[in-house]
Amino acid sequence: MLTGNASAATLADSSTLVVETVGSVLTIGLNRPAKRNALNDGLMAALKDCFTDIPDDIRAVVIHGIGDHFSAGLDLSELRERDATEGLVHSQTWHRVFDKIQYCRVPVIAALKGAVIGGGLELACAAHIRVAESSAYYALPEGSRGIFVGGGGSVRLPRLIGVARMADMMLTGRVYSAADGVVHGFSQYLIEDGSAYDKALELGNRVAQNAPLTNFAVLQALPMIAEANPQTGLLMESLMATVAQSDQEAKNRIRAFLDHKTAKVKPT
Ligand SMILES: COc1cc(/C=C/C(=O)SCCNC(=O)CCNC(=O)[C@H](O)C(C)(C)COP(=O)(O)OP(=O)(O)OC[C@H]2O[C@@H](n3cnc4c(N)ncnc43)[C@H](O)[C@@H]2OP(=O)(O)O)ccc1O
Repeated sequence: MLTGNASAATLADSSTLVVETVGSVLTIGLNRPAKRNALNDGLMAALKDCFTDIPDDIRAVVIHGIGDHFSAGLDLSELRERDATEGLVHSQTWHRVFDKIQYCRVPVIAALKGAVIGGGLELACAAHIRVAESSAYYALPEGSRGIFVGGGGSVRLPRLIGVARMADMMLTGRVYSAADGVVHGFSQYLIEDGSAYDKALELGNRVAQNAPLTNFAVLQALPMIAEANPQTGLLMESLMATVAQSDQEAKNRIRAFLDHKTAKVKPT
């Protein structure tokens, strides 16, 4: 990890986010619509603060864009002023912010619309569920800007869509539609324009009703199990399953089902 003058902490600019609590869901709106929610240092510092201090009563987080777009990615006006050392520090700063999102104790849902570009796409990759309205489109124009992804995109995006597809996006500047995003495994929901925020909030309320231990297992254990060798993964799965089913919450929920006091599983 680089340190030194280049790591001088950037002050969080709280005006760049609109943070609200809706029941047990925290909603975080990227709030630079005049700049298409380009991610500058002040916004990234504010985002880090948000994910450092998730209140105890919050059970899910929704990230969305204010205006017509999710995010146009890195604020290119700040890139001009960076030398190589500052660039490394900057990239690692982004990694820490997006790691906070990926390893958040509660599920994070990204509500996508309009431009989901470059660093905006990397931000969306750090979320656990992606909801896209038809207007959403995805691109990695780093190639044409003469740069490379710096927000963990080369680690997270290939795990969702594959190395070859990401390489094609970066080399050719190919733009994928919202529908392509679902087909290729990037987003899990495709919905009509204007409804990404509402759908994400609905999902936030839904996941908030799960046993916290199940959500913990899905967020923290599942990604590790999926990347582990099969023997290690199966052992981790058994351990996690044992811990979860021993919890009183699981016992109460299973009892409620057997006593016909809870909803059955039906197609939606
Ligand atoms: C290297 O280390 C890194 C890298 C990274 C991550 C890198 C990246 O994210 S690369 C991708 C950067 N983004 C782009 O190239 C997209 C540029 N924007 C656009 O193509 C368009 O603006 C649009 C998003 C398609 C929207 O078009 P439109 O609605 O027509 O709006 P405009 O008139 O074009 O823009 C309005 C206003 O916003 C400014 N703006 C838009 N995007 C950005 C941006 N990315 N940065 C700065 N400013 C932006 C635009 O200039 C206009 O401003 P005015 O003052 O002229 O009104 C991560 C970490 C690393 O370490």
